[in-house]
Amino acid sequence: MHPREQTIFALSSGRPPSAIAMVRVSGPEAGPALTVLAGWLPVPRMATRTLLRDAGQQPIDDAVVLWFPGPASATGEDVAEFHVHGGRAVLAALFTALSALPDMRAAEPGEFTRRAFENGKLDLTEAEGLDDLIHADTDRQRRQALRQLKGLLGDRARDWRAQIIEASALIEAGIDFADEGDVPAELMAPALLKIKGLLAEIEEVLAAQGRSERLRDGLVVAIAGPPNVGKSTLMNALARREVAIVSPHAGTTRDIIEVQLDLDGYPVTVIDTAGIRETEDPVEQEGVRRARARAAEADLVLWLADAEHEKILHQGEAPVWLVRNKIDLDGGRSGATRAGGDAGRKGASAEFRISASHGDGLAELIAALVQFAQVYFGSDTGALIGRARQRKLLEEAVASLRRSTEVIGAGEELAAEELRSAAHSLGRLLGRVDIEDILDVIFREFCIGK
Ligand SMILES: Nc1nc2c(c(=O)[nH]1)N(C=O)[C@@H](CNc1ccc(C(=O)N[C@@H](CCC(=O)O)C(=O)O)cc1)CN2
Ligand SMILES: Nc1nc2c(ncn2[C@@H]2O[C@H](COP(=O)(O)OP(=O)(O)OP(=O)(O)O)[C@@H](O)[C@H]2O)c(=O)[nH]1
Ligand SMILES: [Mg+2]
Repeated sequence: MHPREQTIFALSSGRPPSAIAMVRVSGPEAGPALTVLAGWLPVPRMATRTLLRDAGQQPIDDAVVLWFPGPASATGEDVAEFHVHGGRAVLAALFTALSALPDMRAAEPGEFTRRAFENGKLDLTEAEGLDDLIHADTDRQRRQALRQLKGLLGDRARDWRAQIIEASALIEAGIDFADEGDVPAELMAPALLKIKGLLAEIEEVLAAQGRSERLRDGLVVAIAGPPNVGKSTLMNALARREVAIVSPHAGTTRDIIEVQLDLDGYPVTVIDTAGIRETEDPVEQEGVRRARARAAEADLVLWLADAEHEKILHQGEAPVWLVRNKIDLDGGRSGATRAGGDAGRKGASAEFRISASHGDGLAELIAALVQFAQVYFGSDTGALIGRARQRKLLEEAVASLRRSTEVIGAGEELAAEELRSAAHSLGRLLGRVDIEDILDVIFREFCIGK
């Protein structure tokens, strides 16, 4: 039997042991499996308590089961769910019993979702949203993923695609009407109007969202600067725990230390690096090399300095904020204020004064980081684009549509060809054309049991 027709099962809940675990079964053998293990087929979509038994009638567990006959199920196939106690031996016994049944095998990662997609329950943007929702760590990630799962981008793309096909029909009609030679311009006017309207709509979606697809990875903020200025102390203060070793010795941090922060719902990875200086110690040299490399790749660099070290020794694309630490030590000049004025002069786009160990100025720094994230990711109220793949295909569609408006005067066939190409891009966005290669890439990254 072809693997696609086999019935699949997997643990759909978290890593055992857990209080309760959920094993999902999808495919034609789901009903027979439930009948064998539970003794009977429960009422559809009603949680039912039952004692599960294996083929030798030995009890497996006291469970709750659910029966979703297809096509009204999450995958569109017959689905059975076993909600059991989440012990490893319980799960092992259940898997053994399931594996013993004919045409039954363990699911590949993302295979339930893939089946839901293949049965028309989800389009590709919705499937991507589902995967993003499972991996969402922060509230803004969750909200963005849920918008995708609810089909907000998919619905727009379907509408755009339909309009492109209408515009093509108008052009084709013009071509037929004019039978030979050029199509009169007035016949092309309605098509052109439609295409221009579409272009404006898609461009608005592309422009309005900042880099919303980057919300999946989060913002990378590197703390860099000379040794002993308090980089690790700042890292610990931001993380609110002792992730990095702090000591009065210059050259304490050698490896790169990372923490994931949730700053007002924005995912932010903060990295603490080795203090940058000339050194003879080969281990520290390697630390400095790594520190420079990571700072160069960051989205934002906090260049930490104290009264002695102010010069910024950093090169990269990302903005650099000068953060003066240990203001508790510099007597008269103390006070945690943000002085943007003279920052540009030193190669920094903003300047802060903090005491990482006492906490002064940290609230201002964090507020500025949140604001930076807000600008970086764009307003999240309507962000429709969740992945780079989606942005790229929308950009391709825009480029084709724009070319179609340019060539429409020169030749209707050329315009029609560009419209086909735009529709093709949107079809790929939705997973309607040349899907096999995309599907393999996308679903491979899913969790098992999803
Ligand atoms: N126990 C359990 N909880 C779960 C899921 C699940 O599969 N099982 N889900 C798994 O993703 C999510 C909920 N999503 C679901 C999506 C569709 C259907 C479903 O049965 N759809 C049918 C019927 C529609 C209806 O009556 O609302 C359909 O689409 O035809 C069920 C759950 C999260 N929680
Ligand atoms: N007074 C004062 N001391 C601080 C402050 N921040 C850090 N320190 C002290 O400065 C010393 C160095 O701090 P670290 O956080 O280890 O400095 P670092 O920049 O990570 O140093 P390296 O890892 O060696 O590059 C420690 O003794 C800290 O307690 C501050 O705001 N005020
Ligand atoms: Mg350090």
